[in-house]
Amino acid sequence: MSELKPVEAALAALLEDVGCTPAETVPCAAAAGRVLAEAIEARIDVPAFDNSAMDGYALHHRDAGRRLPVSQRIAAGSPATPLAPGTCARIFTGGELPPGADCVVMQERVTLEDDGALMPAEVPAGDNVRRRGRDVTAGDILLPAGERLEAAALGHLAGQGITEVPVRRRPRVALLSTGDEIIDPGQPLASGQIYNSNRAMLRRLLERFGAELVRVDSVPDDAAGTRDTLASAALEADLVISTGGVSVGEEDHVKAALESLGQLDLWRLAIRPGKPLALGRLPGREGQGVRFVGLPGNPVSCFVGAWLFLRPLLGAFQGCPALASLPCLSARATFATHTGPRRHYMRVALTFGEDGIEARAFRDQNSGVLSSCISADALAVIPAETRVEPGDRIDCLWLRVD
Ligand SMILES: Nc1nc2c(c(=O)[nH]1)N[C@H]1C(S)=C(S)[C@@H](COP(=O)(O)OP(=O)(O)OC[C@H]3O[C@@H](n4cnc5c(N)ncnc54)[C@H](O)[C@@H]3O)O[C@H]1N2
Ligand code: MOO
Repeated sequence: MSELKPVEAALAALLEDVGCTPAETVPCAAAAGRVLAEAIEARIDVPAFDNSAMDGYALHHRDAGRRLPVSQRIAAGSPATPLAPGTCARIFTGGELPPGADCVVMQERVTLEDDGALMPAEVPAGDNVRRRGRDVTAGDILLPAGERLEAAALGHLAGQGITEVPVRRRPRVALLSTGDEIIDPGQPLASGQIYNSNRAMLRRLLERFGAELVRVDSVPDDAAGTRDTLASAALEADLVISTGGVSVGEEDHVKAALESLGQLDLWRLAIRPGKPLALGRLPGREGQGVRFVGLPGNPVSCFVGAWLFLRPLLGAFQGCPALASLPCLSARATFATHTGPRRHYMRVALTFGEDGIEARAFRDQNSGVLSSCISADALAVIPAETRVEPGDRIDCLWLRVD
């Protein structure tokens, strides 16, 4: 029996010389979730001009405490003219500060009289003024390469008037299911058969990690069929993923197919669930080594394997550091457990209370029990050969991320 490898060795083998996918230009309106291929430089200052943060009156601070005639009205979007000395301007939030004014008083602090507006006794220069370039200065790096475009970043691009961006092409993924017992939902179920839950689950996770599924297929449980399907999938994908068929049974053909077509980099990890995971390479269209990840068939092994391995791998394809690792929170266990030779990734729900974070483990941690993943906030990492008692601190990998 081959030695079980640590997770760190698997990640190193998986990420070794992974290149980024080519860059492509897409409209910003279609760029949500995409990863920038280049840094974006700011073209304009934001704000582009000094403007008012309040509805009120613009003045020069030396005129504080005086009654000032209102010499102009500046709504947001209309240009300001220079402020006549000794006057004030009616101004609205976002309105351009007129040259000659250096502060704004909110209207609640101003008394309007027949012959002008009475200003408070003291108004500091700069009060309620949003300075040009306060948010962004032209020429600065607006967003770095590798940024995954989420709401604020998309808003920031729009704030520059930018309409299209260079992003990494989505990594192309072939998702293969092994197992003659696996049936697509919608088909009648015969005795001994089960529905394909891994495909639906992984499809969603892969999309969240930025992949484009170019092929979704089933692999027959025989050596030749497995070989043919893996070989053809590698011609159209950057990454081939299979589920099931990587253990030691006579019907487990994936590892042998991988060895005969390409290379097996690593097999069998010291983790629970997910022990028989297989990593390797298949010949691609130009003979290149197309990454292969063979996940075990048990649904929880697929779920955990996707978070631990597919997410960082897809992050590397997209040059996206945010996908490289999961945030790790320290929590107090509410349960007792102990591990053997494999590190255990337990599905836990976290509660954030006044006394800190508590991790509650789902009762049934078997790798076939997918319901344990539904409300799992995190994977608690219990090292090998470790005993945990209630109240002990444990590391939890946070899953409520993009
Ligand atoms: N003698 C040994 N037997 C097993 C070992 C071992 O070390 N020695 N390891 C066990 C562990 S741990 C795991 S994990 C499984 C993984 O085996 P495979 O990757 O070969 O997976 P399969 O046998 O094909 O399937 C396992 C299980 O999952 C169900 N399955 C498969 N695909 C799907 C799918 N798409 N949707 C839902 N469920 C799926 C399948 O029906 C099996 O019940 O091996 C142990 N055995
Ligand atoms: O490694 Mo398996 O996923 O424990 O059942």
